[in-house]
Amino acid sequence: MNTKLRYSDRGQRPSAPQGARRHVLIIEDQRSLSEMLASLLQANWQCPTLIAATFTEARQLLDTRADEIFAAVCDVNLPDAPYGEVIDLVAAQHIPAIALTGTITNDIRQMMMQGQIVDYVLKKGLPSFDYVVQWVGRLLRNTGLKVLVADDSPSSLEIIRRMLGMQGLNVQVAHNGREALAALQAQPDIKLVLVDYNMPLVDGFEFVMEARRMMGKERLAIIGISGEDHSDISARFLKHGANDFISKPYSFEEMTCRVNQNLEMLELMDNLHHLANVDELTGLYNRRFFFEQGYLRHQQAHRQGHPVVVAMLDIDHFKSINDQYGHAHGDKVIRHVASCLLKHFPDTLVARIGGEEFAMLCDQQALPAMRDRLETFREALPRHSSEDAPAGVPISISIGVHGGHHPEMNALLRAADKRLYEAKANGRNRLEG
Ligand SMILES: Nc1nc2c(ncn2[C@@H]2O[C@H](COP(=O)(O)OP(=O)(O)OP(=O)(O)O)[C@@H](O)[C@H]2O)c(=O)[nH]1
Repeated sequence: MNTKLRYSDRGQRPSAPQGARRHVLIIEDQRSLSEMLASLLQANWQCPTLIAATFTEARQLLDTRADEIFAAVCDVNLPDAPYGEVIDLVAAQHIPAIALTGTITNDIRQMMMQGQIVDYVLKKGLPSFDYVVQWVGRLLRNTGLKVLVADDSPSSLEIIRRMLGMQGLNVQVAHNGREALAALQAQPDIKLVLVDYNMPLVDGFEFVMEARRMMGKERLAIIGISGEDHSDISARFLKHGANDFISKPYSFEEMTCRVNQNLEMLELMDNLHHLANVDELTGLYNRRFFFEQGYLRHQQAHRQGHPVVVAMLDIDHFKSINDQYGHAHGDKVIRHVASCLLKHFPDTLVARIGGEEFAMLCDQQALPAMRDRLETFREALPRHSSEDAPAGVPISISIGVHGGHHPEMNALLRAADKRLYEAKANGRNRLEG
């Protein structure tokens, strides 16, 4: 498991994509509505907008600035184009569009069926604008997100691929369950799989069972699909480990809702995991995660006969740093040390376990090698740089380290803690162990 965490952006809101395609095009003849939507998009996602009040204005913008636009919100009834002509205009540029409409007609549904729009919204006050804002957030988060579609029917595969591709997702395809498993193995960053039941070589159920052995529900969402007329197929998909089920024939609306809902559930779980295990100040793992993950890693190393090294590190005279330079500067010092630790010990479980105290567990190296690395790190700390490096604040750390084949991680930690105490007592800015 990769225990390295950078300053994570999880839990934060998505914001406008960097690069050229970052604008949302709003095509709406009521100026007050387009301005309100523009300010909501700016406030929620820092999204810049381009506004057109007519079909003609929209065409001019698309002629000149289409490559700056990543999504569009379009009123289907414009004064100079009352029959949804603007939707064709936007679709021709392959820009995902959300249609704003006064009434839901078959024409609107047809546009969705044909993949010209990703969704439609009834123009009815603030809740509908909130829905649009959430959709734009979804499109932002979809950028580059990998989804796998497994179906032996080329036409079904193509329909779903086109639909999800339109929503900004990075769609991978597989023509049977075996190919799907191979894709999942080769690309563990796939977040969602849509899998048909009836496939050659490995069917949908077998795929789900095998995929679940590789990845839990916190990492991968699976939606089963079937056109079979058996009432128990959905239950069996769910019992095998799928998160959801869609029966054929399905509407694009239902498919879109389920895909979005499953992606949102994954994001929620990811945020919860982050909140529970990551220290907010530094982005390092927290005490809870260190003991939980450290225990598992220690157990595994012990079973395999590998030594485990643990180290306790503490910033010296940290109270004086706070007193002299202020609490905010103290925070910067903690972040700086954390960031240097991450950079220099990418193979090690590193956590902030208290105010200015860090713990490390390494199952890759024996004590002498780890001791040398820690000692080099300690000596070079004044010269290490990071974006939080506080200019002019002298920083030193004391380190206690211990390692070996002890059957209990806590015994190693107690010994390292004792060494840390000795390092402090022996003058600080030193390593004992
Ligand atoms: N800025 C900042 N200070 C913190 C944080 N958490 C704890 N502290 C402070 O860290 C200080 C730790 O002080 P002590 O435990 O006396 O340790 P020390 O001054 O580093 O002394 P030695 O460890 O003996 O070298 C306390 O003043 C805490 O208030 C934090 O998140 N940010």
